[in-house]
Amino acid sequence: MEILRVNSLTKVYNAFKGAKEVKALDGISLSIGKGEFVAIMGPSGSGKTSLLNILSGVDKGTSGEVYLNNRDITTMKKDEVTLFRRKNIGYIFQDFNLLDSLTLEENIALPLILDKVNPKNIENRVNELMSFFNIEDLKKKYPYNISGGEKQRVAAARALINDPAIVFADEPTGNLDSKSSNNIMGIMGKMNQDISSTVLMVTHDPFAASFCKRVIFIKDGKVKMEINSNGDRKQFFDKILEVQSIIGGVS
Ligand SMILES: Nc1ncnc2c1ncn2[C@@H]1O[C@H](COP(=O)(O)OP(=O)(O)OP(=O)(O)O)[C@@H](O)[C@H]1O
Repeated sequence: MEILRVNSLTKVYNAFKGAKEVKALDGISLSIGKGEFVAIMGPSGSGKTSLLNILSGVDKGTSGEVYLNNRDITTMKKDEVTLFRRKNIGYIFQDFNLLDSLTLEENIALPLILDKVNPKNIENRVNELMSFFNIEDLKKKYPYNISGGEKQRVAAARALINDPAIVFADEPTGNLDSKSSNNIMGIMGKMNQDISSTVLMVTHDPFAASFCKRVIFIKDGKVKMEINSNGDRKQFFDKILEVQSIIGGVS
C-alpha cells in the first residue's frame, strides 16, 4: 500500500533583495509504501530540507502533487493541513524538541491532548508506548532530568502517539556522538521492524542511512539514484559511500 506519492514536485524560491531565484526542487517524483524505512541523502543545498518541508505540509511547492494517505496536501487550506499533519504525521527532530515545562508523559501525550482525545485513552496509549521504548520509569520526570538517549526514546514515543501514517525524521543523528547515533537508529529500526511504522528520514550521515532499507539520492533538486539494502548493514554502508563518491558534491 502506498503511503506517500510525490509527482513532479518543484520548488522555486523567488529572487529577493539582490539574491537570484533558486530552483531548489526540479521535478521530484517518488513513492513510499507502508512499512518502508527510507533515507533521502544528498549534498548540501541539494533540496533535502525543502523537500521535507513540503512533504510535511510546512511549506508549499511551486508545482506538483504530494499525496499522503491518498490526499493531496498541496491543495489543502492552511487550517486543513495543520489538522491533517497532526493526525497523519509523526516527527523526530535533530534536537528532539521536547518541551522543558512538561513532564515526559505530558510531552508524549501532547498531540492527543491537542486533539481532545479521552484522557483514559491517552493514558493507555502513553503507557503502551513508554513500555515499548522501555521508559516507563521516566513518566513524571522532565526533559532536563534525563539523558540524551532517554530523550531520543521519548521523542520517538511522541512521534508515534497519534499512530501516524508516516514518521518524518530530520537529521536525527545530526548532533549526536556515534554511540547515541547508534541508539536512535536502533530505536527507529525497532519502530519499523516491530510495529511496521513507515519512516522517511533526511540525513547527511551514511551510518544512519545504512539502517534504512532504501536510500534515495538527490542532487540539484532531482532524484539521481536509488539503492536498496539486502539486509546486511555493513554492505549497505559501503554501497552508500560508493554512490556518494559517484554523485559527488559536499555532503
Ligand atoms: N527560504 C529560502 N529562500 C531562498 N533560497 C532558499 C531557501 N531555502 C533554501 N534555499 C535554497 O534552495 C536550495 C536547496 O536548499 P535546501 O536547504 O533544501 O538544501 P539541503 O539539501 O537541505 O541543504 P543542507 O544539507 O545544507 O541543509 C539551496 O540552494 C538553498 O540556498
